[in-house]
Amino acid sequence: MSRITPLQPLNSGQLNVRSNLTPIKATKSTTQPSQSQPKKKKEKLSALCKTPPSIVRTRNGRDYHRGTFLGEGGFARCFQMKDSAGHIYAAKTVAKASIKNEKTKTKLLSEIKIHKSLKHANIVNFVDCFEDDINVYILLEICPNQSLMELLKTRKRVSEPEVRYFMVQIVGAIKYLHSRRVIHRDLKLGNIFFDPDMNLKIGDFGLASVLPDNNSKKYTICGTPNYIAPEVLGGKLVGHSYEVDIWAIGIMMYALLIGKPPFQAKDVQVIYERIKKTEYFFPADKPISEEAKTLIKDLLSLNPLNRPTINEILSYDWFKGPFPDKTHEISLSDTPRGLNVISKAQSAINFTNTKAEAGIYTPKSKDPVEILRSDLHSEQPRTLLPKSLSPGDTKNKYQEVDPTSMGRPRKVTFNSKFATTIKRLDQICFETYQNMRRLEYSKHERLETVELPSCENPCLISKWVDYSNKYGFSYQMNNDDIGVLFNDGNTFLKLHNSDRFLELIFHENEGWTCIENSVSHPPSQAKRSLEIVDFFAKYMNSNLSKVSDNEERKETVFLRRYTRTPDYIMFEMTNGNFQFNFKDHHKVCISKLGLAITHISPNRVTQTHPLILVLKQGYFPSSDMPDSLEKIATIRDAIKRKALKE
Ligand SMILES: Nc1ncnc2c1ncn2[C@@H]1O[C@H](COP(=O)(O)OP(=O)(O)OP(=O)(O)O)[C@@H](O)[C@H]1O
Repeated sequence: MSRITPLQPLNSGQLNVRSNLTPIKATKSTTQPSQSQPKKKKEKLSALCKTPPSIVRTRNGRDYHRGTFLGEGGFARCFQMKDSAGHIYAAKTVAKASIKNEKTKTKLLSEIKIHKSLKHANIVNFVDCFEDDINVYILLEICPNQSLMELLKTRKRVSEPEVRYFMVQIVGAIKYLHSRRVIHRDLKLGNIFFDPDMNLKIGDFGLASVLPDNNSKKYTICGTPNYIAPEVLGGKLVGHSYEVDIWAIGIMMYALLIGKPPFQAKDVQVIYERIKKTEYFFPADKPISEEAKTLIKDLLSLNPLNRPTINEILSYDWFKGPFPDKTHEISLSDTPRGLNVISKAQSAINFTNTKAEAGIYTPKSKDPVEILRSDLHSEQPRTLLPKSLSPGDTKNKYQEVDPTSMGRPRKVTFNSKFATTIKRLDQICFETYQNMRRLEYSKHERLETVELPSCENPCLISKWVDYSNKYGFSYQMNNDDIGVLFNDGNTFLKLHNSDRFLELIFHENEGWTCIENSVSHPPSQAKRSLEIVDFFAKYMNSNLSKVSDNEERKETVFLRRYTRTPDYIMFEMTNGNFQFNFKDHHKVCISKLGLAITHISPNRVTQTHPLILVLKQGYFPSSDMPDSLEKIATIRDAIKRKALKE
């Protein structure tokens, strides 16, 4: 987290001592980082953070058991936290006493908002956020193997193959951030952590900022002395953008290969003078390859426009050198053996795999829409594509599918702008089940004594394609919005008759965060997913028949979860409705938390009635749904199972 701290001189000879690396942030009195230093050392705000109680209870009634102390920054202390299922997280703990003024509060909220909106293999995953009387807790994926800073302290220098691997993971994460117009602004070895599998994860979004558009600049002077880019030191008039993160990548690469940051000096003013003149050298007693030097020189270009863009970095020749398959745990203490003898062919494979894992899409590979098209038309038996929603042959359509085996999270809650309207999924299932049960018991009572809901036709899924063995589950609503529930749990929803699409990012415990963007100017990271959404849209329009007729969009609804059984497919929607498409081509939707029922006949006639009415009569008024009561019982039991399983 950012904080307002007078600049401190660096401890002699020590690399990355935390107190010396406190990020700077301009205040009214320190708009230039070159002002004189106060003599008295200011206490770190993290010192205000008291050890949390042994059990922290959240507003949602979740209990977390506090574990050991993990580390301390300038603003926060970090503790282990265990949930009731035994999962261990890191809780970044910020004392409320340290966020008394509005500016600090706004900054903490901004850190939370930005971090929460991110999900990438090389970014520390944001899990939850809650508070008690004394602290605010940001629950994060735990990174038990410390950071690159500790690794370098132990190792003194790191080999080129290892650094190559680190760089690909870091570049993958920064590419993702920049595509979302996020600048990190505090990239340093101490903010890049190792997860349990030794993958790098970027953390600490305390100084991060979102640019309103790609041409705008930021003017606040902030960063950590050794890593700060020259244009930031140029003062408030110059402004800075994504290139400050590229500069920091250059500093980290140099530091890992040589052993200390390039502009390191005892006096912070000397560091700034050196940065402004890019005054650094490659020591002869610490030789590194010419290819590494070329990349570092370019990354540390004085003019930000001369630095490679995030997309250009991995094309440098240096990446053609020996490339390991992963970071092994031994790296934390020693140089692994055999790195320099990895063959050229194996290195190329490892490089490609690592890029793919870091989410880097290589333009040389086949166009994603092409891949999808050829997949869709292949003869693979796993391709579960119904020709229509009412196909003659339902052999493949109604296969048993266990959503957990597809990597989709089972527990889903909702947050962000939907928080007020959307309840936890298990809660909705429970209330709907209870209402259906209650109505069954009261079906012999006089109709006047029973509460009757209003009966407008609900929003329905009118077409769907299950391609979860590869990408996800795609569907079209009867308001013509198109959604894809990707296998990672995130959803893209393209709104009909609009230039907007919603990216709904899933976080365990926390639910979804909604990011709205324009289809004509999507962030580059979203382009591939949008192409897939478009392809599905085209496929559904040309191949599938509709379940129901079009409706105007009255509300934004999307699919939270689906379940396929041999007899039906069940859709659980964000407005709390349940849609069941039965094998006999009749569809039923339960809405109003179980009070209303809709029948969609195979020829698309749609009728909604109070459930009590159907239960009383034993059949659907003026429609020919076979086995109405059996279908209702099947639905009730399916919803009950969901309520109990959650
Ligand atoms: N996900 C994590 N897993 C394990 N330990 C962590 C994690 N995140 C942070 N830590 C530990 O907590 C310390 C403080 O966290 P962090 O750097 O995010 O706080 P900060 O006060 O914002 O720091 P800074 O002064 O660097 O801005 C880290 O140095 C590290 O030791």
